[in-house]
Amino acid sequence: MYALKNMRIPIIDMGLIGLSSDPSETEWQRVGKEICTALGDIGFLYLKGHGVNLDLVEKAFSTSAEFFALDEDIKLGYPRNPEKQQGYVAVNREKFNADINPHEFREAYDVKRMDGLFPDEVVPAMRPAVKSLADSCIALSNRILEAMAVGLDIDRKFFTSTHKDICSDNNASCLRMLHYPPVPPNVPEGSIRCGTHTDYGTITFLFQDTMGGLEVRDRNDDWVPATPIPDTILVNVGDILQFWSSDKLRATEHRVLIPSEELIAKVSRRSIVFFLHPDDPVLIKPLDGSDQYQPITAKAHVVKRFSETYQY
Ligand SMILES: O=C(O)CCC(=O)C(=O)O
Ligand SMILES: [Fe+2]
Repeated sequence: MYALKNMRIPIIDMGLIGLSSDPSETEWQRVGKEICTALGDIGFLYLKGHGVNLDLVEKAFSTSAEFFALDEDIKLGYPRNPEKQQGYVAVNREKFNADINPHEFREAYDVKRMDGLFPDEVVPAMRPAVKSLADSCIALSNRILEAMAVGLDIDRKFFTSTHKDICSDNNASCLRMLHYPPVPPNVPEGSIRCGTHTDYGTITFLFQDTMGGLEVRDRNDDWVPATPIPDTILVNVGDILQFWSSDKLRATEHRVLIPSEELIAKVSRRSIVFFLHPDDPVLIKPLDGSDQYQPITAKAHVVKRFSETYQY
């Protein structure tokens, strides 16, 4: 037997779907099918021609760097409120595999509502920068949701009509700024930057800096590096879309390792993640009518997953 080759994460160009207000049906079909093929295969893809202005991404990254550079006690003045899903999460508060990963070296700032808690007193530029980026992510979400419905051959408004209240109290979508600090000397055994997990929602957009370290588990159980590619957004499937599609689209496991080279490990890594979720009351059940998954509301699913990972 010879080893199966690692699967690759494909690059998909959104073409007119990313840019034009009125793409042709042929273009919707092409993009919809390409997206669904990739998301049904390795569950991840790099999106090109996505229409998100990279200046907005840069600005959000620079305000996140400003915030995470503050003293810990200042950051702790903006704690994440679990009900509101907004605020600062210190290193080691959220663990994906607490039993096997005693330490996960990352801190985060979650934003669900643009008029919610922000560190305005210390980083006033953060709220406007995050709002502009989130607006763009919402516009892109609507395009991708429609393209996926076309690709799956279902009612083309099904997904957009179940994601109407993104970034409100009625929907768990969230923009998360992440900082993986330089790894301290004498790192305890089993430490990791971010443990193996699947995302909880519909789809996720990931903007990463140039450090690398993210890995994705392919169908052969090999870990494939999701190396940053300039000007692209990494997109992946969350649990809810896997339920909805009866596993046609796959919520692939991923993790972020501490680099083995000491020099790189001593440098910060940053990413910004936009988690797209359906509106809270939406009942998620397999769209093909099968009984592969028990129906559950979007809200109940998220509450369950959060309770497994937060160390409150
Ligand atoms: O920082 C990254 O590259 C990935 C983070 C991630 O997978 C997550 O927060 O769900
Ligand atoms: Fe993730």
